[in-house]
Amino acid sequence: MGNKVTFDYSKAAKFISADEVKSMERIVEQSKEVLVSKSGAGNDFLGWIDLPVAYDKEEFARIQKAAEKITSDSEVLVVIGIGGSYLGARAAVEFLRHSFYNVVSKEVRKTPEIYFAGNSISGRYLSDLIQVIGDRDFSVNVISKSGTTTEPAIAFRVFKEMLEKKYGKAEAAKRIYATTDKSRGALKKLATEEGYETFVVPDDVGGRFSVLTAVGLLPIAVSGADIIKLMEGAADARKDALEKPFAENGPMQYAAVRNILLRKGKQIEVLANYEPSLHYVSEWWKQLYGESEGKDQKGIFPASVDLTTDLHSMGQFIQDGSRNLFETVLNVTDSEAEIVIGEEPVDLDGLNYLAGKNMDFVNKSAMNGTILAHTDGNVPNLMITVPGQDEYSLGQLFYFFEFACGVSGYTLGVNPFNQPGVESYKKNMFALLGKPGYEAEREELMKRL
Ligand SMILES: O=P(O)(O)OC[C@H]1O[C@](O)(CO)[C@@H](O)[C@@H]1O
Repeated sequence: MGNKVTFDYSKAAKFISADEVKSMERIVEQSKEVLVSKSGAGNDFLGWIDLPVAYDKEEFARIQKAAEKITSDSEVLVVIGIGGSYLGARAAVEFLRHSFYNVVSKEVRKTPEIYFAGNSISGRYLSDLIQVIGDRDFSVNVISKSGTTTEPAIAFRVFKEMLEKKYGKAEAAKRIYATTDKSRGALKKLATEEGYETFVVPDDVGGRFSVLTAVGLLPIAVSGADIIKLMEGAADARKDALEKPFAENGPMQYAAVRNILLRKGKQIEVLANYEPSLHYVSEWWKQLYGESEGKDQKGIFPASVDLTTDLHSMGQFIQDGSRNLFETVLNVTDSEAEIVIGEEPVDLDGLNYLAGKNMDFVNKSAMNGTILAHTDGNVPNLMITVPGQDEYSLGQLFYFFEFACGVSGYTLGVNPFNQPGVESYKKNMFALLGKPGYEAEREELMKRL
């Protein structure tokens, strides 16, 4: 135990019988078998299962070197990507590093500022970012498995032009790092022509499962986080997920319990955290589960709240609204930074009863009180305990969720490794933008607008 990520569904006991768990255990064991024997739908996208132990060591060393170079020659790194080519890195940097990473002094941070771009089509956002960079030295890590995704492609055009104007074409090429398919796609072609250093998104790893490839690792390494420890955490979680029996297997139990709850009409899972630094872990998790399970008119809708913040906005609904949800709490046990509440001579705010207590005690009391209140309000509560705010814990958590997602998706009866639904908006957008080849669709859509 100690430094391991664990799962506990004891607080949901009144919603789930032991018989149900027993019966679902068999089903998830079958799903696990389908997953690890690579005999199910989407089985050409299972490279993530062995990544923590079978990653490309030569590339890993190149990632570390590139991170050192970026740190030595750039004040800013712009990371361009969307979805799985963005969320894992942002989740890790925000969880592992300073809460005010980009604005804390360079002496504290020691590494370049990191900004994420290409995750929207907002011109305002890009022009504000250009202003923030100013005339400072910067580098770009452009990440796109397909190499053709519109949002990052537009942002890359902008920053490539900016780099080339500032440094000239040859020097700019040394500041562009492209993470993409090993041989195909527009970005790979451009990188080869222009001589950018490239990193690979393996063929058999889908975007939302790619955080432990160069996709996540390069920006995470630039932030100064220890990517070796991150991989160690993932490797240990992999061993446990593959080898531990159901009674000791967190991701298997999580996959089982969420499928039991879904079958009882709990169609929404709310991932709740009590640390603002987990916000983007939840965003990463939402893509992982949303794209993997939301298909064939099925699935659990993954939602998230940051607590206690959202108890003052969404708390009413969770406590008392439609009873179609369950909650999974991410509980970080070990909080490093301690702020002790002081005593006031006059107790105007009535807080003197907390004098001498640290904020983590207050936060954990809020968490425990909320779990019981929500349970009383008929929201089944599950808990994933994260032992520390460190790389080893996060590596485990990433793998825990990925493994559970594969098992859960097969249990639901879908292909967890495709995402056919995301093409529909793209088709319409291309038609409305007048992309060649979409003329007929454009005419139809224009009539409907
Ligand atoms: O890395 P790419 O190919 O740019 O894709 C980014 C994201 O876009 C999607 O393909 C959806 O359009 C996601 O699955 C993926 O994570």
